[in-house]
Amino acid sequence: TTVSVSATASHPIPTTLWGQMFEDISHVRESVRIFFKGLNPPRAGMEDCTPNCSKIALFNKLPQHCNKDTTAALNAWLPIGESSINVVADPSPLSSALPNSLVLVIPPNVKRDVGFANTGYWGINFVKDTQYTASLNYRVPAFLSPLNSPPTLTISLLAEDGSTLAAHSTELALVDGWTEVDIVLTPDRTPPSLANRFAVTVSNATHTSPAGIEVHFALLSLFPPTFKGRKNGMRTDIAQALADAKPAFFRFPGGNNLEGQTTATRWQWRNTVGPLSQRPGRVGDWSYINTDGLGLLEYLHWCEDLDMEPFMAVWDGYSLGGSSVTGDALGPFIAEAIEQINFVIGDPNTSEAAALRASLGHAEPFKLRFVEIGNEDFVGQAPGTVASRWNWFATNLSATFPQLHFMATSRSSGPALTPTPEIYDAHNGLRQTHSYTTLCRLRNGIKFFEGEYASTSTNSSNLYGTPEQGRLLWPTVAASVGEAAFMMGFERNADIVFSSSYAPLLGHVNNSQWTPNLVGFDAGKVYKSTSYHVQKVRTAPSPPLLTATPQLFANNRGDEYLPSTLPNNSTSATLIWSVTRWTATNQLIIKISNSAAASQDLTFVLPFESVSSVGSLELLTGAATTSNTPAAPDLIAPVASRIPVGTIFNYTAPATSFSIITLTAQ
Ligand SMILES: [NH3+][C@H]1C[C@H](O)[C@@H](O)[C@@H]1CO
Repeated sequence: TTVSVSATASHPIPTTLWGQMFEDISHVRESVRIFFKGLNPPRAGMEDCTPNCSKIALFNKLPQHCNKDTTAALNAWLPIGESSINVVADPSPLSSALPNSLVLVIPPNVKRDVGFANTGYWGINFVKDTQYTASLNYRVPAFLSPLNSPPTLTISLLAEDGSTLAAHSTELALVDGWTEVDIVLTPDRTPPSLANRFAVTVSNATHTSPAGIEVHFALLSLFPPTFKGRKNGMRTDIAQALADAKPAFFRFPGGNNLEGQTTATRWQWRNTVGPLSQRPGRVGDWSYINTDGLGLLEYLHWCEDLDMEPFMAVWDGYSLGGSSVTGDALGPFIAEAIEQINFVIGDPNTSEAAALRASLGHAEPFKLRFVEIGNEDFVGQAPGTVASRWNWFATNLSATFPQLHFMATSRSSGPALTPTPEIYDAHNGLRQTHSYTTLCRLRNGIKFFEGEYASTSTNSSNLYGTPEQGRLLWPTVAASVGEAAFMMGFERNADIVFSSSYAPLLGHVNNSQWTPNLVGFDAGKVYKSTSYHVQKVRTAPSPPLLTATPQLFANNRGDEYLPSTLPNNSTSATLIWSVTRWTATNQLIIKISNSAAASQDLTFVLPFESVSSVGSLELLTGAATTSNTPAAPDLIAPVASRIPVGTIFNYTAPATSFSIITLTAQ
């Protein structure tokens, strides 16, 4: 195959082309931080917890919406010693947002320590000399008989064998009302496994009260060091892995998890900001409950810390259960969206929501240009009401914020929307073979955010089935090579495709509601998939040096597209390429995706006076069905090398491979 490259660029490659989308799916929002929270009221009519709820009880928080006295409410919480623990609606709760608490009952004449422990999100990773920040609130109801001497409260980190890694003791304040304890615990050694525990025990609480003595606990949390030391921040290893991919934007809070199953359970920004004790949490859309401990301000801090532009979504009247709010009834929700946007960019002197932002430490507005209206307004009953809902939201929000760009989430092919959207968020499920086709988009003035795509299945007629039907549990080399081809379609169409992100970004490998995911993790490690390696982007316009840790796509974005011989564009295409250029350094970046089971030869013809004789090659290849998994996390990684190049040069693309060749040409 001969590829002739033009020296004249057809269009720029937007800086926003490669980014990340995030939503609370597969327990990512909580277990990316170690955090659990007090209990929340068993809301009337709230069905008992699903089995996943027991997973929620893991460390993150006792089920906020699980009915008390159910076993699910206590899963992952274990009594220690001769004690009993229960979840109760507290008569004197920590806050109206967290009216439940965990009650420890200390029986009379107890001889040994009593208490409880939590086993975290399928384990807890403790490392010697690392500082863990523990916090909890307790109260000893005043009606209790006076104890002969104040008991001792001990908070400790325990290894699997029960031995103590770190502990802190304090006198139990026998006052009516809540006492907060905030301490730092530093393990004196690294335990052999992840099966560790966070424990709270009470000692020398001997008494003779036949009914036992109660101690109530709420809003318990334990944080490892966080990325950039942010309070209530992100786990450093996960955040670093995401940062290394140099995303230009960050879409949040969803995805389906924005929508709620009903209007009442939609994501509501105001419930996700302020003190953790004021965040009631909600029934999320991925079969478990969200604490919203990671809320709107934490998202915006995350954007600042990783230098990403927020792509923020507002709820737009449709819920996944199929209900729509339309017409005048949308008024309160449009007001809610306006306040949400004002929380991000408003003037504290004129907007209460902006003043709230300032009171939380960020007087200056955040950077925001793009706001998405809803999510996937093409599923279920949404198409039936999207025209009305879009009209209400787009008309009111663009009148209030004329400087913002609003994205529609229905199909650009219909229903017709007014005002005409300038941007559509297109979602693409790809089958492993199908994703080799290049992306084509109509040019009718619309810009596209390719907001969710991934090769999800080997089965061309069933993209979202079970693993038995072809669904991928982990990205495979073939899937990632296919995605690379699809992404080159974004580059070729980058005059109208201005941003794109793989979905889902993260998934907890012990309990995920969706596969494959770009990055997997468990309590101790981060697992970078083959698709993650394809996604990584170097945005710096510096010449892509031969890096020790080779980077692929986004680190080789280039800032303009050079047309070249068009690849075959059928679904059977197996060889796809693209050429971009860094104008500042006259560096060409040639990307090649070969999905065939055999290598394929290419000849590149470059119309330049002088071309470097040696180029750098970053190559991702391997057996088509191999994946990086927890069992073999680094099986596949890009390999950097140097190859001969010139004004005309040959390159053999290995079977099932994605290659990036960088050279200088002028
Ligand atoms: N089906 C996908 C579509 C939706 O927007 C996401 O929440 C889902 C997982 O990535």
